[in-house]
Amino acid sequence: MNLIDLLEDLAVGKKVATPAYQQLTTEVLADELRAKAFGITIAQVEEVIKERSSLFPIIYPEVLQFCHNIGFEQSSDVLLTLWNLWLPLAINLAANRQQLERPLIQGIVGGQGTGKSTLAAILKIILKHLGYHAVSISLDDLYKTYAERLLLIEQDPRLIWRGPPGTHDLQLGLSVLEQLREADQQSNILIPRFDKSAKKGAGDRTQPELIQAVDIVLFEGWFVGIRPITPTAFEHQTASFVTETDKLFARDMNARLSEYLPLWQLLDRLILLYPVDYHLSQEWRLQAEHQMIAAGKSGMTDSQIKEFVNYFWKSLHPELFIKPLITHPSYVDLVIEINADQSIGAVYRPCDRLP
Ligand SMILES: Nc1ncnc2c1ncn2[C@@H]1O[C@H](COP(=O)(O)OP(=O)(O)OP(=O)(O)O)[C@@H](O)[C@H]1O
Ligand SMILES: O=C(O)[C@H](O)CO
Repeated sequence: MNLIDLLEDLAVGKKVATPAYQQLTTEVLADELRAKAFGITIAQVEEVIKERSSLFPIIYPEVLQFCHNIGFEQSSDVLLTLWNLWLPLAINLAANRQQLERPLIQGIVGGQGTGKSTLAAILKIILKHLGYHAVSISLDDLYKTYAERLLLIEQDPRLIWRGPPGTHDLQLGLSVLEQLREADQQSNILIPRFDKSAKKGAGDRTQPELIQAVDIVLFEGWFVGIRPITPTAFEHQTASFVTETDKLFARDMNARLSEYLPLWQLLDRLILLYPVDYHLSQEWRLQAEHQMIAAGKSGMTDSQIKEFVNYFWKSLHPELFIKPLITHPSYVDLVIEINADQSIGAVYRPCDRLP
């Protein structure tokens, strides 16, 4: 039986016959790296399929509705991604949370437009069904205010756009993440929020959100968990840093990354969304800005977005800062590759990809 047809049956709560169960078992084990990443072994695969199948019809309608609302039209993609990634990942996060006596801080890192905030939103929905209250916070929520960034430009005219190290309020970030990490069911925590459409797309901090209880924190951002690299690495990078000015900027941004280390120390785990080609960020980020503008908000023009994404690459280049992480087990726990059409590619732990 075709997997999509099978998942459609599961989604509407139809009883699945034994051969179909066996097919699901075989399919789940066939992708060895993904099975390992979710801790699935031959010994307990039946239990895994049973759990996933019973949750599937409960969770699918709300996830599908969310996906349709944000313009993912293909229900078959939603079925497959929910089965193969979102649901097992959420179950995994819940298991990791259970091992702690405090909220879990799960980092999600990935270049611009790789789908970090969308993934966080979908995980939140699934985790709610599993009985966990997840809260998402973006590195973007920690941006300095518009007024503070204007002052910053006076000190360092190179920080003309929001984004790179130096444009965030680190004290605010530390205070919020520490509160979240220690939170109990009675806590009241104000989460800062950032509105990208404010100030004609330059963005500004907006009303904070009051949250009460939290089990899992999804902390996402384009350089969450990224550490400084050895400065000699810039010597060999000729294509992207054409001028000496660019090289100096890259070196300075690398140095400023060390200011973020106390924040990264609060992460319990880190997921990397890794596009098959980092240039795709350009198109995806453009698409996201168009969606924001179509929703009646203001945003950046196409040429501003192009410059903006380029600027991000110049500050922390993905080939230098992100690519090495796919085989770095001590920093990243899970890699999710993103195909050019934004579908999910390989899913693996860096430790399973080591030569
Ligand atoms: N699984 C997916 N399939 C198709 N499109 C997706 C998927 N995930 C995200 N998108 C689309 O890609 C664009 C970027 O997604 P999203 O805003 O979640 O990325 P991001 O990594 O949080 O971006 P940024 O770094 O700019 O904050 C959006 O237009 C979103 O609708
Ligand atoms: O809009 C932004 O600030 C960047 O895309 C990082 O999320």
